[in-house]
Amino acid sequence: MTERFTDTLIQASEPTWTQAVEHRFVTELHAGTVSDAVMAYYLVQDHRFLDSFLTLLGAAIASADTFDARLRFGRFAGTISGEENTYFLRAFESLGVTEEDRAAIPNAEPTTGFQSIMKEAAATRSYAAVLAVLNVAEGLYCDWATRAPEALPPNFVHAEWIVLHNNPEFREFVAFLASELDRVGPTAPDICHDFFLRAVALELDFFDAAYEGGRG
Ligand SMILES: Cc1ncc(C[n+]2csc(CCO)c2C)c(N)n1
Repeated sequence: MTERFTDTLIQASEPTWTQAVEHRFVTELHAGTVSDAVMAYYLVQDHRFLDSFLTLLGAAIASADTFDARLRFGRFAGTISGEENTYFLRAFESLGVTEEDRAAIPNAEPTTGFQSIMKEAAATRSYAAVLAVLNVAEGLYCDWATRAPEALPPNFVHAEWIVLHNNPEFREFVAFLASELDRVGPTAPDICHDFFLRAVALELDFFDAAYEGGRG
């Protein structure tokens, strides 16, 4: 059997992919031992990630080559604009992060890097390029969340962050993204490799940054 295109990209991104899904942040999240300072800093940065991620989903809606794909991206955009945003707001409240705190924290370098690569992918107007970045952002999170032990940590801030990335609907969406990239990626393999590998490196840097910025 020939190998799926998305799997060849994951393999090309090693060892960075595995370093990201086995990162200290992931093992501590699974154990429920991420410090409040690290979790707060990570979520402040990630809330900004969500903003540019929606731009990329808009590009997916615009560049998709089938009506079915456009409908799925549209539904997904609706879901994450609702429930995922409320998770962040409840988590900030629980961690004592105020709007003033959030405004005073500058972007970590990987946050700015993600904002740039998502804008760059959207600007290509290439469905394949957009899919390459989406497959990293979704697939890598699905991968680490699927490795979580069955018993969830007691703190909802940790537990819900795992469940958001490890539930049947999300896994189904990740499978859809991979099948789309398998279908259209081989028509533009170089651009896919380029965006995919840069996005995987940013994911690893993003986890590292939580410990650099969230000290104390
Ligand atoms: C740095 C970083 N990379 C990927 C994700 C995962 N992610 C971002 S938006 C989205 C869709 C809604 O869940 C998902 C899965 C993240 N949160 N932060």
